[in-house]
Amino acid sequence: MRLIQNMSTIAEYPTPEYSVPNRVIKIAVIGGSGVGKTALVVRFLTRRFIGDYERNAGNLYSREVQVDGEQVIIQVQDTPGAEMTDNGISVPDHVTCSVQWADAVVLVYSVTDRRSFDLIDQLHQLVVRTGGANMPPVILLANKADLLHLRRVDSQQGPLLAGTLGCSFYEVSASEDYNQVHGAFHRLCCQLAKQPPPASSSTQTSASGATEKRRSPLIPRPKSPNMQDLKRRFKQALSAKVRTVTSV
Ligand SMILES: Nc1nc2c(ncn2[C@@H]2O[C@H](COP(=O)(O)OP(=O)(O)OP(=O)(O)O)[C@@H](O)[C@H]2O)c(=O)[nH]1
Repeated sequence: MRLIQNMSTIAEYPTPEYSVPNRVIKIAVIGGSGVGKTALVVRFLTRRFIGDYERNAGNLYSREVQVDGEQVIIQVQDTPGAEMTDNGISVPDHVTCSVQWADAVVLVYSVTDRRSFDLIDQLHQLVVRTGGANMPPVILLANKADLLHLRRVDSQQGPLLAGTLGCSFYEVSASEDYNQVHGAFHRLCCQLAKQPPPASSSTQTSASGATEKRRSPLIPRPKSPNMQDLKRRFKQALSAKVRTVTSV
C-alpha cells in the first residue's frame, strides 16, 4: 500500500532530465614525496582534507562535475613522489605513464620543502619530453602555505619559476583553504573544456584510448575502486579523531 502511494507521488513529478557527460578530462598530479598531492586531489574532489599520511602508489580518482555549464568527468591521477638522488632525480615509471596519459599536468611542491621545489624544473622537462608535440597544459601549485613558520621556499620564487616555465602559478593550502585548491583545478578544467576534445576522449576512457593519443604502450590503467580507497581513508581519519577526543 505504502509502495503504491509512493509511486503515485513520484508520478506527479516531471521526469528529470539527466545530462550525459560527453567529455573526460584527465589530469596528472606530480611532484616530490609528501608535498600533499593526495591531500590536494581529495580536497578538490570532495572538499575534505585528509590529515593522515600514507605514501601512495598512485590512485586514479574520478568525479562528474559541471564545467562552464557542461557535464564532464574529471579523472585525476595521483602519483608516487619523485625523489632527488645523487645522480639527479628518480622518477617512478608511474609518473611518466601518467604524464603520457594526461590532458593536463599539475606540478606540486611544498613551500616547506626546498628539495621539492628544486625538483620542479626537472619534472617540467619530463613533461616537455613526454608531451612532445602534444605538450599538455601545466600549472604549478605551491602547497602548505599555512605552515608559515616552516617555510623554506620564498613566496616570490614560485611565480618566478612559473614565469620561466610558462605556466600558471597558485600558492595554496590543502589543509586550510578549499577555495584556493578548487580555483586552481577548476581554472585548469575550464581551459581544457574549451579545447576541442582529443580523438580518443569518451565517457568510457580507457588505457587503449590513451594509447592512441600519445602512442605509448605504458599507460596506467585506472586503479579502482578509487572511491572505496577514499572512504577507507575517511574512516581512518575519523576514527583517529574519535580516539583523540575520547582520550582527552
Ligand atoms: N599543514 C598542512 N599539511 C598538509 C597540507 N597538505 C598536505 N599536508 C600533509 O602533508 C602530509 C603529506 O600529504 P600527502 O597528501 O599524503 O602527500 P603526497 O604528496 O601524496 O605524498 P606521497 O604519497 O609520499 O607522494 C600529510 O600528513 C598531509 O596531512 C597543507 O596544505 N598543510
